[in-house]
Amino acid sequence: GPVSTDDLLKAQDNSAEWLMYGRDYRNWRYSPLSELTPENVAQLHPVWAMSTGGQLGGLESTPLFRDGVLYFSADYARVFAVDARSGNIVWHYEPEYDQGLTAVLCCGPIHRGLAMKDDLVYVARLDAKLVALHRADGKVAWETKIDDWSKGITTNSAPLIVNDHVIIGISGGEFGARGYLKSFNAKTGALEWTTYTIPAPGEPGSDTWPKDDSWKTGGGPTWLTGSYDAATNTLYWGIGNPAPWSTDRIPGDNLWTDCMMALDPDTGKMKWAFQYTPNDAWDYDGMATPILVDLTIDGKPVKAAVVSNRNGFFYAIDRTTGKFIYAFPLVEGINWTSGIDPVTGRPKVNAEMRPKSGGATIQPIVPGLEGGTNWFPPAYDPDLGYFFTSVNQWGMGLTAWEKKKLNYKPGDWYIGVDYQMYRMGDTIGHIKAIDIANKKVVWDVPSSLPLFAGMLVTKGGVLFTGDQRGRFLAYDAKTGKELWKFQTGSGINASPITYQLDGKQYVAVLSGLGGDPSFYYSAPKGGMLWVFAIDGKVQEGSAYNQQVIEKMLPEFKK
Ligand SMILES: O=C(O)c1cc(C(=O)O)c2c(n1)C(=O)C(=O)c1cc(C(=O)O)[nH]c1-2
Ligand SMILES: [Ca+2]
Repeated sequence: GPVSTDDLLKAQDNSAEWLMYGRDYRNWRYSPLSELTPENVAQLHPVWAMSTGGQLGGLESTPLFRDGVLYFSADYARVFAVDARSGNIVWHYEPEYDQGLTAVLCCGPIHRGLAMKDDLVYVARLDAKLVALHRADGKVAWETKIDDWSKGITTNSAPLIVNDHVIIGISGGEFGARGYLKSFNAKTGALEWTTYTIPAPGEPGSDTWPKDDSWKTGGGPTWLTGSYDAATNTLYWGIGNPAPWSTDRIPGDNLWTDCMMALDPDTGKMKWAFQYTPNDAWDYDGMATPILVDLTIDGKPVKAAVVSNRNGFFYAIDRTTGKFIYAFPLVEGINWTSGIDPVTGRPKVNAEMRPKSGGATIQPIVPGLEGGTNWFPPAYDPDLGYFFTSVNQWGMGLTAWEKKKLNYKPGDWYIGVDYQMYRMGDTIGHIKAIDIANKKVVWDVPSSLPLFAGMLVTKGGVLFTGDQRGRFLAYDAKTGKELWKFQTGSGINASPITYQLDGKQYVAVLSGLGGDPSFYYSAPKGGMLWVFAIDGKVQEGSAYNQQVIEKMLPEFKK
């Protein structure tokens, strides 16, 4: 039936379904299902699979599940609704784009997911259009322009729905966009509010920018989905890097770039922000989705928002005040800072690691611009108190251009540096389990290639994720012991979900190399949805149902 506000507020208790990007407003990606356990998960086998076809542009999405139907976005923001009993496509939405769009996508034609409310499914297309589709048949209910993509402002994340607000952020930090969040009315598509992340002169934080026009092209994109705490009616959103990257051109802290921001979802008004990386010269976007957890740290109960940051550190922030609680490094050899002030959370920057415009190449800088962690969603297990994320151990070289070489032009790259990522040894990826209350990593599983897949953890005690070799993996959440793996055929850069249908627990994941990992090595591309269960009936259904074979050969008539 229709997805109500109450359904979304109680998504964490709906063990059978998956109604929003991070499963619930806290973005835990923790399922209360417990049929699958460390004892039986090795019996998982595929029950059906389908190809998303098209141009294989890379899949980064988290599927949604409601009323027996899986809804997910593939590359190019193509949307599929698939009957989970048969594997048959119910409907399919294929956006058409103007020529030239791909030149303004920093990281390929990837897409991260959808939102649902009432009888509609929402998708932010890559060309900065927000579209509401009827859940029953995929027909367009309304469509509205978020921005002009030719200026380098694009959208690829899942919207967040709070009451009747469809809240969406933008990409464009590498194109000199001035970042913002917008809220549209869920029923009509009317614009409700816009909140810019870079203050105009006179607004709070504007004194952290030079007294020129640089704020207009200052970055601060909002390219991942946020979180929401209904108890205080507060939205939490991660804000990306300043533009250009050669920030000796824009001296000052460049608020509110690289921040966790708290806002009122009804008005868009900012409540507070906490900045991770002032005057960031390393593309350390602070866009990570805040994960909302209530626990006891140092003997004190806290309502925290935690993130694993691009800049290499894990942070806990008091989500009622925006005050720093703690940070500790998740990668080794961090050298852009000599440490984080234990009271204020402000990093002490190593000046020699900051490239100078027209100056020498600085290398290796750790972590490299891909982070520490990047966009891939973590998971939180409330029984163990563990936060699970992938972390990548790599470095980079940066050469900042001479000042006169870089001029802002709408739709052109506006970073002002040349960069090179480096492998610092034989191992790049690590899956880490972090005991948040005790501020420590409790287990760490290395992987030779970088890891860019999301996490799913279940009440049954199983952690699911994927790797760039195409393996879908299950671990014991408590110990990190590998329990099961399955080769999906292409790199996994998406996030698994689990759901229950007719009393049985299923696990689903999209497979298809894309996003930034596809720039660094050449594993085969793909585009598949895989669905697994134990003792599950293998379904015959697939994309090859009547609806998609209607362009068959004409029948010969005598
Ligand atoms: O500043 C931005 O607006 C922006 C956007 C995106 C994006 O839209 O995916 C990425 C990045 N930055 C980025 O810095 C980055 O490392 C990155 C990796 C990926 C990916 O999909 O693998 N996207 C992005
Ligand atoms: Ca960026």
